[in-house]
Amino acid sequence: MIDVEKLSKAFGARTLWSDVTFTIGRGEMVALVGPSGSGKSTLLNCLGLLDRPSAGAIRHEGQDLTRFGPRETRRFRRDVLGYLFQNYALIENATVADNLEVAVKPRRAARGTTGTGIAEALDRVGLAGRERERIHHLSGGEQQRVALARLMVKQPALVLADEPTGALDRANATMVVDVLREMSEAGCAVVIATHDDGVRDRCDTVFAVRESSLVGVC
Ligand SMILES: Nc1ncnc2c1ncn2[C@@H]1O[C@H](COP(=O)(O)OP(=O)(O)OP(=O)(O)O)[C@@H](O)[C@H]1O
Repeated sequence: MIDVEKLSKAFGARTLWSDVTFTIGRGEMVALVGPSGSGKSTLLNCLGLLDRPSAGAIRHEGQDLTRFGPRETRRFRRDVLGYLFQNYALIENATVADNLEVAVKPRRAARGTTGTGIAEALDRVGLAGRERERIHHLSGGEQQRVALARLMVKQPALVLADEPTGALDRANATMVVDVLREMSEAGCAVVIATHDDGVRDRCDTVFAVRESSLVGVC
């Protein structure tokens, strides 16, 4: 699904990680672990075309994502990627339903994938019947769950999640990981940056960002 080859990232004179090589398969759930500041979010940002690596390649279906121009980047984000990031990336002034509708279009564009219906996705994340509420009236944890429902509707091939359980109580954290697990079992590749051992233990593969490199833990 994704082949990362000799990827390096430096900010000025500081190298975060270098010569990082790994593969993420379809249906695989991967945890990225490591100390605060080691560069987990930066690696996710590179995979999600939100930041550029300093060297190396990220290949998807034979194409090197690091060479994408603006149009290919937009298309890849629309058709392949799903983000579950700390700022949720929801449209603040729109309703819950509007935010989920936005995800239905790309799903239709990416033929062959079947996402969950809006009502069903909201029910799954404990927000049944909240379609007409505006995002800015929801709590942080509720917004996080709308972002998760949006992923279920979109059913992207690759999900990138940055500390997806950080702002949640244990019951909701378990629900989030259950949903990500279900998505991976449906064929989606899921990459999660996390400090949460409960999340790490539910992943198929664990990579640790350690002393400027990425080490397979199990
Ligand atoms: N645009 C930038 N310019 C300079 N330094 C940056 C930039 N973005 C991130 N960094 C630095 O890179 C380092 C790694 O940041 P990153 O957020 O990737 O770490 P992390 O492992 O995800 O940390 P945490 O677990 O605390 O979220 C940090 O020291 C950060 O300050």
